[in-house]
Amino acid sequence: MARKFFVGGNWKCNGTAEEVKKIVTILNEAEVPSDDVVEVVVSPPFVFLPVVKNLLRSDFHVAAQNCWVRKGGAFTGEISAEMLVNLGIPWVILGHSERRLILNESNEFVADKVAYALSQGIKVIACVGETLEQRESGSTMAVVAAQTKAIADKVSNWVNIVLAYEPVWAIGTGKVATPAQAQEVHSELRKWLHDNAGAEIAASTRIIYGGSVNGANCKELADQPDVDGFLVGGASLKPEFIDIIKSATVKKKN
Ligand SMILES: O=C[C@H](O)COP(=O)(O)O
Repeated sequence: MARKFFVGGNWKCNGTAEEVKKIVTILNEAEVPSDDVVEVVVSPPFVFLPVVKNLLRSDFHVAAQNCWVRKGGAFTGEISAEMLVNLGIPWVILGHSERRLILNESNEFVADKVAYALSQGIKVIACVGETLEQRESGSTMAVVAAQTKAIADKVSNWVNIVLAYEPVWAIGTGKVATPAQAQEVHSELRKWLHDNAGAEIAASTRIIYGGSVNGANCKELADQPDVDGFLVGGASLKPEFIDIIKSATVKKKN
């Protein structure tokens, strides 16, 4: 099954109402490959989701950056999956390393969130990735496999999941993984899915790369057979995000 190239823009905790509108204008005016070739999803902070959803071109979609682990209620400060559904937000990013590491979200908690969001009909960009210390100690695959296993233990249907491999040492550091490093982990993750979730899930699940992707390095990364797109942080706030979207055509040629 062909895996459609996927480019996500994670705006993280950035932007004013004015800046957000400017970014949307740039996106709306950009000439990019059609949505048959690339799926584009941008993820503004919660407070800007409605305005971005309303102003954004119809071939691009929006994602929340998080949601609560189960049905809403007395959970001050949280946003429920039901609220996202109510606003027509189709995607959510879950398990980003900034939430795992700064807010202590465990593998199990992330997996519960993934399962709950999916149960409400929201598609999930599920993030996994190792720290520098873990990479240097040779435990990269053990770490990402454990993060993926926690999800696989709770979810059997992967149709609405995009798996984002984001090495923590590459996020916001300018130290992008080499194409070979990204390909190595992506292909091992696909093998893990094959052996533990089934051949069909392994063949059809998109595994995207995140960590210092920019307009200059995206094509070489996109050329790797198991890199099915990107989750972009800093560069998704800049016009070069358009070049990253266009790197989908590298894949199309293969
Ligand atoms: O979700 C996106 C990743 O954290 C990558 O961020 P970055 O492109 O700024 O390194």
